[in-house]
Amino acid sequence: MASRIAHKTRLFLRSPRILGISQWVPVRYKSSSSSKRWTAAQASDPFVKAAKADSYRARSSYKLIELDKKYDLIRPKDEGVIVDCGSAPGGWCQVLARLAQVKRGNDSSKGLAVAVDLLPMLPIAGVQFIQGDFTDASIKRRLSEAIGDRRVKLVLSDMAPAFSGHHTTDHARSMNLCENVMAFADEFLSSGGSLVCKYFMGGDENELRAELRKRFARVLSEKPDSSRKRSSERYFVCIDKKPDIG
Ligand SMILES: C[S@@+](CC[C@H](N)C(=O)[O-])C[C@H]1O[C@@H](n2cnc3c(N)ncnc32)[C@H](O)[C@@H]1O
Repeated sequence: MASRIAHKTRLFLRSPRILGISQWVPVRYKSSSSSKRWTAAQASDPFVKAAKADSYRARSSYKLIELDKKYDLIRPKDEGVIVDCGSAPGGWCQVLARLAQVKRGNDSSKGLAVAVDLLPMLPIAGVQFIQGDFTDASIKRRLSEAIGDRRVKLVLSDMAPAFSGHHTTDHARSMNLCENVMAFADEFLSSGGSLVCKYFMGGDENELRAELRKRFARVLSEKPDSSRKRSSERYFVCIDKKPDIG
């Protein structure tokens, strides 16, 4: 049943409110495991096309749009500052800025987010960008300074390690990034806040999930429709940080 569905053309609906279009637009795409078909599918990837049409810097924008639709991560009221780890080229920051505008009003971009990446990122209104290694103590200090005395109600991590092609190594690197994000959330995320953290499956995520469950009222694993089917990436969506953590 599942494979029959996977080989059929599937339908994805884009939200007009968020994407700024006048009606629900059906986008057709094919998923297939064969590399030849994959190349063809990639060439006509609807999320790549949509990103171009919607002026997003990355197709990954749609992952955050999907997660926000399901979990209402960006709240209508001004909820302090958002931290975006692994932000380049800026697709998620663009979504944050657009969602803040839609949900909070026109002047809401000021002081919206602090973002960090190893790579440079072109400016986005309301986003303070720090270039460097998130796991580095000096970068954490700079993040702390940028946050100041504001409350952090949402930490996002779309960080992906430099892939070696060796599955066990890549999984371990991904887990290391996640542990750093969890430690950061322990220290900086306000109680009641949320964390979204990308990980690559490989076995150790069950231990990570157990650790996250000690810290958050709800921990869910998500694979957005816009995440490539053949990728082992998943997102832990952690809701409502418990008050006695950090
Ligand atoms: C999938 S991309 C993020 C895409 C981004 N969410 C967007 O929508 O534009 C993953 C990013 O994680 C960054 N990254 C990986 N390890 C990092 C680290 N230790 N510190 C900071 N950034 C890191 C990479 O440089 C890369 O830009």
